[in-house]
This record gives sequence, C-alpha cells and structure tokens, in this order.
Amino acid sequence: MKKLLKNARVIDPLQNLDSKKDILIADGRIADIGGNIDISGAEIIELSGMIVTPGLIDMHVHFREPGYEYKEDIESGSMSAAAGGFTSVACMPNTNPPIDNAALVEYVKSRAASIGKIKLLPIGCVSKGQEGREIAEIGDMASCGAVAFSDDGKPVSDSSLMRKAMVYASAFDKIIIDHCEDSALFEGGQINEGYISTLLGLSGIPACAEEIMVARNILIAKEMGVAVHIAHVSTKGSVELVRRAKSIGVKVTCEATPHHLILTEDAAMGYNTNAKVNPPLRTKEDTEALIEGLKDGTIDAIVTDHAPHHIDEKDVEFDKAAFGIVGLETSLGLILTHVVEKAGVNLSTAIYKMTAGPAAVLGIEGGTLKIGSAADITVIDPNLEWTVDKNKFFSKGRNTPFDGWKLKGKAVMTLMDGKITYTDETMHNYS
Ligand SMILES: NC(=O)N[C@@H](CC(=O)O)C(=O)O
Ligand SMILES: [Zn+2]
Ligand SMILES: [Zn+2]
Repeated sequence: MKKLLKNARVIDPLQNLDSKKDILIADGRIADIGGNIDISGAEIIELSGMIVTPGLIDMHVHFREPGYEYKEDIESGSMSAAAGGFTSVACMPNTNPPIDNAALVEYVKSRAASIGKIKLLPIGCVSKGQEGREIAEIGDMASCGAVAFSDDGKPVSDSSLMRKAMVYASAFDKIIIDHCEDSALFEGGQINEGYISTLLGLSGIPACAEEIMVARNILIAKEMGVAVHIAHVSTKGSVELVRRAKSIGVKVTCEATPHHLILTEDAAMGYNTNAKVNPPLRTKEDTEALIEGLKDGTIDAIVTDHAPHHIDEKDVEFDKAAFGIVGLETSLGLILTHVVEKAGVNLSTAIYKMTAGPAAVLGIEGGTLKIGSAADITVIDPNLEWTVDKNKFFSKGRNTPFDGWKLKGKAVMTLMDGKITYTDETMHNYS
C-alpha cells in the first residue's frame, strides 16, 4: 500500500530542503517528493503543521542484550527508540558476553529484525571480552554487519592496541569509537572535579582525564592517516582539540549528548544519582563550548548514550550507583526546546546532527529523504507541549534527570521502511 504524507514542512539538511512538500512512499521507499502530489489509491496522512525529517539516527545506545535484560532488552529498547522518533540505532557492545565475535553480531541483528521496530546497527568490541589486551575479530564482525568498533563503557587504554585497531578497522572502512578516559586520573571518580565535588565530598573526575585520551587518539589518527571517533565529548578542551585537529585535516569526528549539552554538575546536588553519568556533567563553560561545537561543525552527531539501569542500581549511595542516563525518549524534545529554541542552534543543523551527521560518520546509508532512499521518516509536532514522565517510558530504564521537565516538540509518528513503528496518542487517527 502506498502512503502519501501531505502538507508537512519537510526538512532534509542533506538536500538543503526546508519547505512544504508531499512525500509519496511506495514499497518501503521514497517514491516521490514534491509540491503537490496527487495520486489515487494511496493512504493519505495529513500532516499540516508538522515537520517531517529523515528518520532519526542515534549512533550510541546501550540495549543491554544479551546479559542484562533486566535493565533493557532489544524489544524494550526498540520501542523506546521508535517512540523517540528514531529509525536506526547503533548499539554498544558492553553486554554480557560482550559483542566481540561475528555470531553475537548476528544474534543482536536477528533479534532486532524479528521485532521489526528499528534498524539495529551493531558495534563490535575493539578487544576480546573488552579486556583491553587482545584485538577482537574486527574483520569477521565487519563482514557480518558491525558498523564500528568500541570498548565503550571503558577506554582503550593501551595506545599500541588502539593504534593497531584503528589501522585494522580502516582496512574495512570502519571506525573505532573511543570512550576517552585516562584510567589513573579517573580512579574512583564520581562527578566532575570542581566546586560541587568538593561541596558534596565526592571524588572528582578532572577534565584532563578525558582530554588526554582525546589528544592521544588524534595523534594516532594523524600519524597513521586513519579515522577515529570520540564518544560523548563533555569538556571545552575536548571540543578545542577536535576543532584544531579537523582544521589540519585529521580524520577525527565526535559526538555530544543532550545531557552534556544542557546540564551542568549542579544536577548532582542533593546526591541525585540520576545525574551520575560517565563522562560526568561538567560546567556552564563546557556546555557553552559544546553548543559552539555544534554550531561550527566540530561536533558531528548528537547521540543519547542511552544507558538504562535498574532502579536498584541507582537507588543507592552515590558512590555505589551505576553511571548512566536513559535518553531515547527525551532526546528530540530536549534538543528542540533547549538546544534549538534556547541556545540558538539552527533547526536544520540540529536535525542534521541527528540524521545525516551520524550516517556520514559511520559511512552508512540513510539520513536523507532523497527519492529512492528507504522511507525512514520522523514526523515531529513542533508545537506539542509535554512533560517528561519517566513512568511512561517504553524503556525499562527510569534513570533520567529530566523527569518532570516541560518540553516543546515531540516525535508523533515514526516510519521505518514505510511502515509505522510508532504513533503518538495525539495522532490516534493513524496506526
Ligand atoms: N555513559 C554511562 O554513564 N554509562 C554507559 C557506559 C558508557 O557510555 O561509557 C553504560 O553502559 O551504562
Ligand atoms: Zn562511554
Ligand atoms: Zn555509552
């Protein structure tokens, strides 16, 4: 059955498009896009007042399957993603066992395919068992569909292993994504090292714990002429390092999360474990530098680093609580309200960082509504005012510091390959 999306404001940064258009979907693909498409026999979805964008892509999530299904599984994660407007997510391999071989890559892919709500792009481990000693079977995993490699949750501390992995992955046109953290400087840290950590008597994580590893990765990428991607940048210094490296042609890319763009270390006041995340929330100077990095192109992608945990892992003393924030169902609303409206990032730029930006970093298809592309589409109601209610999440995780926040703008319909994977209650006419 053909579908005709009528009268939406269509934003497709890759085509430099921002105007009222109709979109015709046939056989799961974009069949036509134009001023006023008239065709008989298509299901018409009237979208006046709505924004239509390419399906959102999140290149950094944790779905916890296999091994930690009590935190999240591929089904609950997929539903959460679709509800947040996402059509593709790249899943980190810090599961149990870690995704360090082709069979496990196949497993998560087939689980997601059987659920059919999301395109799951598996990220394989850099090192066997994420132990940081021996390089994992990167080639095998790449040929089975791993889109990138990372030991996320942990850094790749051994610089020689990192250098080998970056060069090896480049032979398959794949990148290494590094969680940048100097283990000795991080040691026992709980929140950003600064005023609040002193006030709360919590062990601090200095900015240089991140920046040293960002610099190291840039130096390796430069020397070997290969690419590297920096996960969740949180400091002004990291943004500056990446900006300078890009300006001299180093193949470095990076990403930032809504929580690092919007919140500061103050969120941990009152020992709020829902604001405990790694890397930690930093200072106003850092959030401003991250916003600047989005505006000037230093930051390539907005990611959630969706990191669900069980209530029992958060409802404990601060230093015993797990690091992580769930993000799939709040990301778009937070970005529209606080990064576009408040901080003045251009809407099309923000959409780019959530679609074509990450697609370019990973070298995958998607992130555009060009004719012939898969009909992965997000419908946004830019005027819908709503309140974050963690108890309504599709995710099993409730660990958000944004509960109760009032936001404006929300994904109200998500389509993957032309099939509706999510409809908001405000769009009950469609299913
Ligand atoms: N970000 C986090 O605080 N936690 C992540 C790990 C990670 O992204 O490093 C997790 O897996 O829980
Ligand atoms: Zn990480
Ligand atoms: Zn992560």
